[in-house]
Amino acid sequence: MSILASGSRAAVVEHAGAAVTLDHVSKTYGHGKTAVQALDRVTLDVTKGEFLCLVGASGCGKSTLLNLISGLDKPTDGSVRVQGRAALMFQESALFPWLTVAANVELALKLRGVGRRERKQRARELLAAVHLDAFVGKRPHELSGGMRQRVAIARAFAQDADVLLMDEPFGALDAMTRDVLHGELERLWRERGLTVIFVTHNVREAARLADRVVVLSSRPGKILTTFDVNITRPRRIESPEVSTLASEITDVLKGEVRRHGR
Ligand SMILES: Nc1ncnc2c1ncn2[C@@H]1O[C@H](COP(=O)(O)OP(=O)(O)OP(=O)(O)O)[C@@H](O)[C@H]1O
Repeated sequence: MSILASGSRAAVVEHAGAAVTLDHVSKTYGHGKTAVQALDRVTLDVTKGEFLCLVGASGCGKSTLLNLISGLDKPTDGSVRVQGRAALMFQESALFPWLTVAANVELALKLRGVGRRERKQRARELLAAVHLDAFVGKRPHELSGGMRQRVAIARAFAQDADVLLMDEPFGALDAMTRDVLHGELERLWRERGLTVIFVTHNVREAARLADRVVVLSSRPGKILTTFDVNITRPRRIESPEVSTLASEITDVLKGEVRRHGR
């Protein structure tokens, strides 16, 4: 299945092996004098199975881009093509507080039409994959922030996603928990052959996780530069290679912030 969201520009260029194809994608919010151009002609192919990180200064259009890829919003111009199903995951886990951990995951399965017995079993398998087998009967407020994000990951997988869109999913977590979740996400990504598009402000996190880092410029958001990351996995966030790449990305971002006088 492919999802297509398009603006007034009709042409769609589809590339073999691309999980996501963005073709001259522009997005403007509002009209007239108060219009904000969030994205300007962004063209990008994300390969199936790729782990891509998007970084950029605040307000450069990262969340807008994820919303367009998820189909939550439509581009003003250009086209967005997604091969398969995309699931979006936010900084806050956005779980239903009155449902148990298992029921939160089962709900995603129910929405896909999975039968009662199968969804109970499947939810338990997914929660076991994120090491929450012992917490299936708890409610979200009984869990730590890191555990809630694990439930959110399991729920995203319950949507049978081919493309996982993550909007600063670990931004609110402490460094230690984030480090553990980096390892878990990396494992799940590899095991399931997922495509991940991961937005972060944290350049070290991007260098730790990505096959490719895309840096967006601000006002309007455009692709400024990309870094292919050839650091051998598994990686450590504090390794010299990750640190060196993080510094290079920071230099590009600082140049961009200076250009905007912020
Ligand atoms: N619904 C909206 N209506 C009007 N303007 C919007 C809307 N959503 C985003 N914008 C504007 O579009 C631009 C891009 O916003 P977006 O949230 O995509 O950036 P971002 O890079 O994700 O920011 P941050 O890193 O701070 O989360 C910003 O100038 C923002 O104010």
